[in-house]
Amino acid sequence: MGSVITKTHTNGLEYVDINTHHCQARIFKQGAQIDFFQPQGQKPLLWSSSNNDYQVGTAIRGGIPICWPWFGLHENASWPQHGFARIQMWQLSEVNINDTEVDLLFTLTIDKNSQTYWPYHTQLSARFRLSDRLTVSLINTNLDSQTITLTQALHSYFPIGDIHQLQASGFSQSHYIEFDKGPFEQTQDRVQFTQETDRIYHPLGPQQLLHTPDGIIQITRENSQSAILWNPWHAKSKRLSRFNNDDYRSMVCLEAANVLDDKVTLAPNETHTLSTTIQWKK
Ligand SMILES: O=P(O)(O)OC[C@H]1O[C@H](O)[C@H](O)[C@@H](O)[C@@H]1O
Repeated sequence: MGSVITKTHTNGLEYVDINTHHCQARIFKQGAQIDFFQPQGQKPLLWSSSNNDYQVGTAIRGGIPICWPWFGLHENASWPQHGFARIQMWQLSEVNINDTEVDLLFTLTIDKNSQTYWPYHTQLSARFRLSDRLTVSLINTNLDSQTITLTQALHSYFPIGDIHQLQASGFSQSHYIEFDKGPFEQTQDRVQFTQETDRIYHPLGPQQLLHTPDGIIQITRENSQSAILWNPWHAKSKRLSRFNNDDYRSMVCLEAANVLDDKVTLAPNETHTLSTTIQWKK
């Protein structure tokens, strides 16, 4: 059936190495961050920078960072961008493996320091279902006695060959905000890239496609009406951590999100599950 083995990176970070007849994958316990996923006989479906140092306490540039419990900059500018979950250690709490898939559950215990940012009693888990496709689900349950509100994203990085050739489709009838301006109407179904792109689409339909030289990557979202489409282009690339100057050429982010009016509000005992599924389109 395959193997699921916990290993330690030379720089000290623990990760789970998954090897089955359907796929190979690697998930770091820090951030519950998957940074490699390759269905057998097909190309990898996630992009990751060769500039990563995999140091404890720094976010990995690539794969699917989990942005929680806020996406982007916090109104308190000294708080970490995209929340704290991506730099916290998660626990691997369930492993199920059968002939058709591997199913892993990670949970986050919010430590004392992070309680400064998030003093609410919340259960947060990330479920990974891996076969010839990957489904990642971020499951929030409000165990507090008061209503909680959060924003979040599965900040997925995709390998797209050449950003100048890339076409992304599935954007018709949407609107977007970019660099705090808008909303602008998305008039065409396809998006092409000629400059820095950093758009929050809302509302956005549940499926988009990335047309790459290696095939079409299909991305679907559940319980998400919003998504971020991002490429930093060359000037911003030079300012990003763990990112080579020309990395922008070979990646794009399309991030399953709950942001803007699509933020998550949970009454006591309510649960919300944000999911994204990625695969090579057949
Ligand atoms: O460098 P990071 O904190 O990982 O953020 C990387 C990027 O994330 C999102 O896509 C934002 O929309 C971008 O504005 C930001 O630059």
